[in-house]
Amino acid sequence: MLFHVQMTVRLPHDMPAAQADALKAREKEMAQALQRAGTWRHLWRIAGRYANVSVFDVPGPAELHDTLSRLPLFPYMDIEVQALCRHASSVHDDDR
Ligand SMILES: O=C(O)C[C@H]1C=CC(=O)O1
Repeated sequence: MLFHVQMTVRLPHDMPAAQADALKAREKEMAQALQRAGTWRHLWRIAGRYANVSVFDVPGPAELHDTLSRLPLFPYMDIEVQALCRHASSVHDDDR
């Protein structure tokens, strides 16, 4: 099942730079592992914002929540989720 996910990162302004850098490094490692596994299908930066638009491919909402809540930046992100289904006019046969 595909989900459109928008994440906005809101790190506390008083978080020490070393702590923020460590969190971002762990987040990158996990994000890239999930992309290689096919779970995190798309990851796009929203221009001009510390935010992204992503597409996740997971069995359902419980697994999506589980995946998102394991992300190192999860405590510092506002996350909006929309479930996706195939558009009748889509020419892509990999849409589910
Ligand atoms: O930078 C972000 O948008 C937040 C998060 C998503 C992937 C990643 O590496 O960090």
